[in-house]
Amino acid sequence: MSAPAVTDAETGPLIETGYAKINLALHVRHRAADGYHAIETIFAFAEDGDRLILNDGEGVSLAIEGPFAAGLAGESDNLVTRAADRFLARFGGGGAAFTLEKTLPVASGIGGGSADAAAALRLLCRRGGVAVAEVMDIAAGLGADVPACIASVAQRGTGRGDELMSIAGDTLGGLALLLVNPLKPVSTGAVFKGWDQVDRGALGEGDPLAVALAGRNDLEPPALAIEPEIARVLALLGGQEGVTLARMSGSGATCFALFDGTEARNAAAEAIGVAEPGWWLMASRLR
Ligand SMILES: C[C@@](CO)(OP(=O)(O)O)[C@H](O)COP(=O)(O)OP(=O)(O)OC[C@H]1O[C@@H](n2ccc(N)nc2=O)[C@H](O)[C@@H]1O
Ligand SMILES: Nc1ncnc2c1ncn2[C@@H]1O[C@H](COP(=O)(O)OP(=O)(O)O)[C@@H](O)[C@H]1O
Repeated sequence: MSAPAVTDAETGPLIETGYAKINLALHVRHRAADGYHAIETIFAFAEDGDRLILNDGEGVSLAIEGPFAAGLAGESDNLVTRAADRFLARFGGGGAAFTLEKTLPVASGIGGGSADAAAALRLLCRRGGVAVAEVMDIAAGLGADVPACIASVAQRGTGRGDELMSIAGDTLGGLALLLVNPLKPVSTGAVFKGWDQVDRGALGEGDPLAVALAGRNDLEPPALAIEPEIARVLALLGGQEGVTLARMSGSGATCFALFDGTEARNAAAEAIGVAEPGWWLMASRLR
């Protein structure tokens, strides 16, 4: 009998993608005494994002490369190293030398830092033979979005966004997606603070795309008050042919559109790229 097939996951280089997170809908229900907000959201993920590589090393180190590396250069603290410190303190396993290729804009509502932290935990779990279920509490301690980023598949989030439910019969996978950011960083805490504390109602139930279409992003008005250029992004995206849904993601400023096919998506990317050459665009598909 031949040996069992060895999978890529067992032999491949220790590389993971920090998949861009998209909130297809985000309802804010109330502000808790601790200042955090109870939300209801449909998380979805792009097929693309940051790239994180893990090598063995002394202690924990991080080299940052890529188009948005400069945005993080001055910071002594990074979610990748914070995730690694907590993982290694609990499970041991020697040093970790990470290289992060930062392709997602920073502080942009698509969870780049959260996705990187989750990618770091997945890498360390793979290297150490630890089940990802064992690091979900570490993930939640790093940020409200990090638990959803561990699996990086469509999920419903409640509580701070860290109480997760899988979506049965997910119809989102493969949908053509365009992300657009005017390259204006927006602080998540400031946007939540600007919410008017009016509960506009729960997310619906059922097919996630239908629920998203019937839903809202309650953080759009406070984000627009902080960064008015988001209105132009939404108008340009929403005016493209073949758009089924155009909305802001998370606390902004990145907005997304879903399209009825890749041709319409590519045409929109081309048109927006010409109209606004200074904006960041990412054409992808939902995972
Ligand atoms: C808004 C969302 C939607 O997915 O995404 P982003 O815009 O960050 O991508 C998330 O709720 C953000 O999650 P994350 O970015 O991990 O938040 P954290 O680091 O935990 O919190 C940053 C700050 O946001 C506020 N915050 C966050 C989550 C929440 N449910 N209520 C809040 O009020 C708090 O002021 C907190 O200090
Ligand atoms: N690996 C990382 N990538 C991006 N931001 C990080 C990272 N590590 C720490 N941060 C910090 O987290 C903040 C929020 O970043 P990010 O996760 O990109 O925001 P958002 O969730 O709104 O997209 C940044 O302003 C930065 O200071």
